[in-house]
Amino acid sequence: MQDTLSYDAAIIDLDGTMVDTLGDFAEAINRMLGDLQLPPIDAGHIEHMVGKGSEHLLRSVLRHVLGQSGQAHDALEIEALYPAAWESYQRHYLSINGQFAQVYPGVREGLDALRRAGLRLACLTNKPTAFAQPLLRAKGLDGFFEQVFGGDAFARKKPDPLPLLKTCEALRTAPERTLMVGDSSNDAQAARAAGCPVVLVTYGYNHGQPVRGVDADGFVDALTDLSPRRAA
Ligand SMILES: O=C(O)COP(=O)(O)O
Ligand SMILES: [Mg+2]
Repeated sequence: MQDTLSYDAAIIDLDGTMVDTLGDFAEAINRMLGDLQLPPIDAGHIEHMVGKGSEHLLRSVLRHVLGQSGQAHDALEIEALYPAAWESYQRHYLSINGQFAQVYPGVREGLDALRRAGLRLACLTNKPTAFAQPLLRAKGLDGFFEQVFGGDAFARKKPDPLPLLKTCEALRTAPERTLMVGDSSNDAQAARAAGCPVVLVTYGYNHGQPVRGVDADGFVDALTDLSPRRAA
C-alpha cells in the first residue's frame, strides 16, 4: 500500500499504466506497414518500443522491419520512409483508437479514490495529445483529469523533467507534493529529475526490462493500492 498522505496531486501516465494499448499500436502499425508494402511486426517487439512517443516508435519499427527483410537500412532510408509512415500511422491510429485497448483492472476505482481524497489529477503521456484525449474519452476516463498533456504539448518529452514541471505548474502544485504514477523508467527518471515522488505499476511496458529494477519510491500491482488519504 502506497501512502498518499503528503500529496496534493497526482500525475498519471497513460499507456501501460491506465490502458493496455498494445493492441491499438499493433493494429495501426501493421496497417501502416501494409500501406508501405513492408512486412508486419509482432506485438511482442512493439511492446519493447513503446514509451518514448510515436516518432521513436515508428523509427524503431521501420529499423526492425527493414532489418528483418534483409533490406539495406541506413538512417537516411528510414528518414525517407518516415513522412509516409507517420501520415499512414496517424490516420490508422485515429480510426481504431481504443478499439484494441483495455483499461487495466482497478484503474477507475483507483482514480476515483484519489479524487475523493481531494487530489488533483493530470494525465501526462508521451502519446500525441490528439491520440490521448479521444482514448481517455472512449474509455470513460477523461472526467478524472483537470489537465491532459501529450508528448507534443511541451518542447521535450519524458524522461526529460520538463513535462512534469509544466504539469505541476498547470496544476499549481509543488513537485515534492505531486505523485507521478507510471509504468516505465521514462516516468521514473522524469520524476526524479523534477523532484516528484514516483510509484510504478508492475504490469505495464518497461522497454522489455523488469520494472522492479527501476529507481522509484514504490511499486503497486493496481492503482487501487495507492492509499487515498490527502495531505493534512
Ligand atoms: O506513446 C508512447 O510512447 C507511450 O506513452 P506513455 O507511456 O507516456 O503514455
Ligand atoms: Mg507508459
